[in-house]
Amino acid sequence: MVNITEKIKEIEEEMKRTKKYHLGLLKGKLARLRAQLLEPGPGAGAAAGTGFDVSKSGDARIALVGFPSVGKSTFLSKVTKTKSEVAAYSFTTLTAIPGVLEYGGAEIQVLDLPGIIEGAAEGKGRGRQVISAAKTSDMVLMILDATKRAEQRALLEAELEAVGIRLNQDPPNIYLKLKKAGGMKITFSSPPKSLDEKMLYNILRDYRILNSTVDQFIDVIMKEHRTYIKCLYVYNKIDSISLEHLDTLAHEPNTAVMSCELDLGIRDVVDKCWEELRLMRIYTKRKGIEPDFSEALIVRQNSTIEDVCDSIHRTLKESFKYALVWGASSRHMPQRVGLSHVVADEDVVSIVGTKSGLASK
Ligand SMILES: Nc1nc2c(ncn2[C@@H]2O[C@H](COP(=O)(O)OP(=O)(O)OP(=O)(O)O)[C@@H](O)[C@H]2O)c(=O)[nH]1
Ligand SMILES: [K+]
Ligand SMILES: [Mg+2]
Repeated sequence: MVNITEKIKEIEEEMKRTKKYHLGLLKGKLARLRAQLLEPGPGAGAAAGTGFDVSKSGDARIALVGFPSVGKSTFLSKVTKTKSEVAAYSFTTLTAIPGVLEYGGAEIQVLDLPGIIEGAAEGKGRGRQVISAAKTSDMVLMILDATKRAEQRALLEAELEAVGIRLNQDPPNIYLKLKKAGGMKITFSSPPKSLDEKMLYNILRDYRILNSTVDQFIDVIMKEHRTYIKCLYVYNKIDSISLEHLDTLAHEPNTAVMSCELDLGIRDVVDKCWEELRLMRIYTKRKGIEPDFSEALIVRQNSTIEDVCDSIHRTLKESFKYALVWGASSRHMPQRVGLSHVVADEDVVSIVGTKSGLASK
């Protein structure tokens, strides 16, 4: 591990002295080494690269990430029944503390985490563990202290970026596969008509010259090591800043503001999380009976009837014949659909199976 950190330092030093073209190659090397930092090395034990030992539960997971004493534990205690220790000193929280946020019939796991410090990505503090935990979540709530300097946001982003977390970005739609015999195979998830191999080669060669696109090029190659996560930036402690400053912060992109102490803005933060998670509520219905709107099945965005079946029962789709759907995703009321039909929020679904008694749950 120490070795990797030293190598990274060397490369960073070298980068300061280097011209544009060579910089691209160094960045590639650096990206590879940083990725290794998250892997537990020989004899490093589980603590080195893995997250905290908290199993996922509920319909989605949100990680609270931030510098020490910004109010992460205070927030957890506000939105869940879990009490995580709160104190005025840094590193009060030393491990991951899960809580359950109930919202719209869904149960969302909220992970309170230790504060991270600059250099977390290189293993300072519990940085790597915290970042690994963030990687396993569906969304990062980046808690910031409204009274602290503006750079905190960029510093924290840089720590996450350094280990391959991409916040609020779409994954590149290009796939590169290095061939054993040399060269590479390039595929697009939606192939552009006007692009042939030669042109691609020219573009890639061209892009290497530009700095910003070198980063993207490396992202493509390193795709397996990249994690694309949604992030909501939340400024806490707005009770201690001026209205002008509050106004500036509130206008930053993907941002919410709150005061846990005065109980201000917390509901808004939770509403925004729900919107960002894009979970869908599906109501099931048995033949001849009104749908049960008191209990929703929670599925993820772009889920299909197959996913709905799976969340009702593991073996339900084996006897699946068709489904009837009422709601935003159906063309008629009801529409008869197959397993691949994509459902929409608040659809009513009736599953019809080959055996009797299998209609929905
Ligand atoms: N003024 C003000 N203080 C707050 C607010 N929310 C939390 N605090 C205080 O900030 C301090 C740190 O709160 P914690 O919840 O322990 O912060 P944390 O981010 O969990 O800290 P670590 O676990 O040490 O990383 C405590 O003294 C809280 O009372 C707020 O909205 N306004
Ligand atoms: K604290
Ligand atoms: Mg804490």
